[in-house]
Amino acid sequence: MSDEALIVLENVNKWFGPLHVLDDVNMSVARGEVVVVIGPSGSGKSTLCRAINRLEPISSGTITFDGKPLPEEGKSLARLRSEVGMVFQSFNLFAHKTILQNVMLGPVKVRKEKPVEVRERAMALLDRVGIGNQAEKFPAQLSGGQQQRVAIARALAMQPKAMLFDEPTSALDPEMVGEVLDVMTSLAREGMTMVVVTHEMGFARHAANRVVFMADGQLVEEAPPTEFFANPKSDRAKDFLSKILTH
Ligand SMILES: Nc1ncnc2c1ncn2[C@@H]1O[C@H](COP(=O)(O)OP(=O)(O)OP(=O)(O)O)[C@@H](O)[C@H]1O
Repeated sequence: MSDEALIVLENVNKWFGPLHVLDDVNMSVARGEVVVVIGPSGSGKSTLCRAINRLEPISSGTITFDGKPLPEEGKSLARLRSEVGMVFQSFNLFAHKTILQNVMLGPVKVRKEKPVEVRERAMALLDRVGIGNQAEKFPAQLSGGQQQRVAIARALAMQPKAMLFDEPTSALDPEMVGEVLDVMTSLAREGMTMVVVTHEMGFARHAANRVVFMADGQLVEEAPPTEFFANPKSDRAKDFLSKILTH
């Protein structure tokens, strides 16, 4: 992990009508850092993630990525989206395309890369997430855990500088959670910059450099995982942890 910041949020606010969903959020993610965002339901974690690649416009404040303010539209927005991969709770694969076509689509259509070159990279990524032998199948023929691993390969095919994960295992059957977390852990170990919204505290403990705790749209506290889990400072974090860890 370097000291250089890749993602910086300054005084970010987001309102949905009267609802103050991001309340003056300041946060910086270093190149190669893995930040896990946790907090109660409705605390603004997804909105934070979506704001970082402009899926959600913010009401005020600034977000910079790799030294540049986030673009509003046009070519630079497309470039930002290809530099920041996003993996959602629902995998959103194209049902009528094969697994390999799903992974190749972004580089070929968005970045106009040559299919022969992309194919090799896509196959290597599918091998890496353990799906190489399923490349010619269609999404419905794969389990949820396999589809989510394809979604990760699809994001990686764009060779992103950072990856955002918004509850990537919440929609999975429990026995498939581990296989997705394993892929994410290996990415983290290789130095990918990651912002991960998750309720998987094991992943936070083992893979995060820093845990950020949000409540009511505010970034309440942040610390390295060993420190945060051993000694949460705020009552809200203590309360949240006591509930989640006893389940
Ligand atoms: N498009 C929207 N329009 C109106 N309100 C919204 C919209 N998206 C989110 N919200 C509200 O904003 C608040 C924060 O939502 P967000 O999804 O960011 O929280 P979260 O911490 O990710 O919650 P969860 O853990 O349940 O996914 C919630 O009260 C939610 O209902």
